[in-house]
Amino acid sequence: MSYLSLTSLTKCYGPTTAAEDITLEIEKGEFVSLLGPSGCGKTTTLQMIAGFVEPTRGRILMDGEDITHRKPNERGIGIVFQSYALFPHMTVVENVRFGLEMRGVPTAESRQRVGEVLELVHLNQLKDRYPRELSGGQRQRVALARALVIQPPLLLLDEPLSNLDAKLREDMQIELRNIQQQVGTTTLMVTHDQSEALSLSDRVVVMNQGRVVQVDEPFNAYERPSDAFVSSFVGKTNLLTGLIGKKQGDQTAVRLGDATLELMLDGPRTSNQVQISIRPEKLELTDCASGKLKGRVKTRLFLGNHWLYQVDSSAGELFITQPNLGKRGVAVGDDVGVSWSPGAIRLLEEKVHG
Ligand SMILES: Nc1ncnc2c1ncn2[C@@H]1O[C@H](COP(=O)(O)OP(=O)(O)OP(=O)(O)O)[C@@H](O)[C@H]1O
Repeated sequence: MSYLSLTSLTKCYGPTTAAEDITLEIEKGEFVSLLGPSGCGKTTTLQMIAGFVEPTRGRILMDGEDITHRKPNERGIGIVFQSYALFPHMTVVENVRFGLEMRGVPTAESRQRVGEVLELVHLNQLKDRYPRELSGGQRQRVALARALVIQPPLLLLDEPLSNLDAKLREDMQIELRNIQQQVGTTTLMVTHDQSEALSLSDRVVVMNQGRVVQVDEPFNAYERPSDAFVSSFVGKTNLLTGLIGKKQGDQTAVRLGDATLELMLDGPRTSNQVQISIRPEKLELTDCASGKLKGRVKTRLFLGNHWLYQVDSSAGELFITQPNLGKRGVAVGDDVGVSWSPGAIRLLEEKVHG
């Protein structure tokens, strides 16, 4: 049996359905992220699990026990909020110790556990400082230590890294993943940052408009998105429209700008159009003669480790990334060809083979 089990969890605020029919199984020790745009119901779902929001319908089981209507403090869940919510008048060590004092943990044990967790988050040197004397990343680690010290069976993280600058955020992502793996706490994180969800999680739960649209390992969510929404929310993509032509054997000709693709379409189609997703890094710039599509470079941005091109092509506007191999490559206004390998094409909603 899974460790955390959500069944048809729903929250309505009057006419607004904030979260609808959320059904999800999380295994012990797993790191799962709820990923979706602002307002899609991530926080509401987390708050129902934490016990701060009463579900309209549905059930929450933790380790086989029904906790749907239990008070937050009776669930024993560790929570780290976006705002950290540290006590400003307490030092680092006092902030971390507080939860153990509330639970009546004996002094000697409390001292040992606080020492261990401060070491885990590399804060031993700063243990006598006040929150105002710490950087954002250090405060974030205090909040994490404070949640971990109670040895929660479940850790809920609500946008825990969103207040940090890009570099610190990346460092903290690596640290958070290491700590979670070391401690093995079952963790559910809310984020709207797709790269954060992909890099940290064992599985991502992609949400849109209150509903779960895909639950998958990060690699699958990126490589095999279930629909156009997931395709463009999890990573960047080019969404193009192909026109279905003649079928010959297993293959169907699909017209994409001035290119013709031979694709295997599953089942009958209701329209003569197919939606195609191609990731920018899976497109290749070539010379005009050898490309599958013809186009002209409209914009070129240098992003350090890669170039980002915007190309007007016969199939529409394309975003293309190319690794920076130390050469300047093509320039704005150049006529180019655009190519790809067959595996780069993803037909949305209906499956493609080959
Ligand atoms: N207390 C409330 N009363 C009425 N509507 C609410 C309440 N809380 C949330 N909502 C609505 O429910 C929907 C989902 O909100 P929620 O905070 O869960 O989204 P979210 O995905 O966490 O968004 P964000 O990333 O912006 O925090 C939104 O449309 C929001 O306006």
